[in-house]
Amino acid sequence: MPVPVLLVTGFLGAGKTTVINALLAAAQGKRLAAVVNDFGAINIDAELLAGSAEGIVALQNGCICCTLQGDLLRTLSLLLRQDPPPEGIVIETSGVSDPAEIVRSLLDPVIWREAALDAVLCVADARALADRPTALEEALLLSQLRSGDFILLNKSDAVTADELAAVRGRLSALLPARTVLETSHGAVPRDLFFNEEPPEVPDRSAPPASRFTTPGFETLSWTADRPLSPARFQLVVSRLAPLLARAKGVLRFEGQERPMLFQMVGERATFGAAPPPPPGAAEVRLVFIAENGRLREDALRAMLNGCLV
Ligand SMILES: Nc1nc2c(ncn2[C@@H]2O[C@H](COP(=O)(O)OP(=O)(O)OP(=O)(O)O)[C@@H](O)[C@H]2O)c(=O)[nH]1
Repeated sequence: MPVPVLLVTGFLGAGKTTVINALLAAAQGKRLAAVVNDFGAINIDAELLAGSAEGIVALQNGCICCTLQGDLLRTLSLLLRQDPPPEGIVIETSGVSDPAEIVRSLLDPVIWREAALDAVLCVADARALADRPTALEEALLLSQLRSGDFILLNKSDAVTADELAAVRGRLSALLPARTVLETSHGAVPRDLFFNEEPPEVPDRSAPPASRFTTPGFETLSWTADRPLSPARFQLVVSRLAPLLARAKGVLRFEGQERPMLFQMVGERATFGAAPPPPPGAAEVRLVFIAENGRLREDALRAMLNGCLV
């Protein structure tokens, strides 16, 4: 299985390092490695993170968005060859970099086989956006926000409830399909990141096991014992994507022997080889995670049932 990669982007001072520290602190024994990138001779971000992860690698030669992608790729390769290898890798981009190019590099199939981009998290500074709403018109910030599968509206402690609602409203109007998570001091919902276990839906009669406990989010599970039409499933997934935070599971398409592991984050859906199903498990087992109230269970089930052949 490839090692999941979380790319953390966001404007200067938004709280990226704070987020990564919070993730590392909540790793619960999982071996997470962090790759940080700083402008300037002193790697302040690496120092701030030192001691909290198994492997912290600082890229010292400037901004990874452009000329240094080779450096980033070499660093990933080094991390993956550690013994034991990390179970997750967090990459912090520089606040002045456009992550779109890095995302493109990470989607290269050769890299994907070993280090698969799991999600892009864009950290936004609620205080700064409340003070300067026009920042949302700036190309770099917009590109960072657009690259994010999730937008983490950080520093919510530093704004009033009205200011927070206004910033959230502007973000939702600009990027309606994005999941916006409000937080302070970089606390991220752990369930949404580095939780790459296939969903537990042990058998059809039992209620779906929900280990997902993030407040404000709900899960819906669906199982079936028939293969799916790839074309119809693709259509359903593209309609569901704007409503979902994540979807994952195991499925089998018509005409294929082997089950596939399906993951969707933001608008990016990926397929990989699935482990053999546990005894008694349904052939198709999918779990959908969305903000409360976004999904209509009966409509979702009807759409998915319509994909069965
Ligand atoms: N009040 C408040 N301050 C925060 C919060 N999160 C981070 N900070 C502070 O904001 C400052 C910047 O945080 P960093 O985590 O270094 O931000 P960054 O995005 O990594 O910054 P650069 O690497 O310079 O781009 C630090 O002083 C943090 O302590 C928060 O939720 N609330």
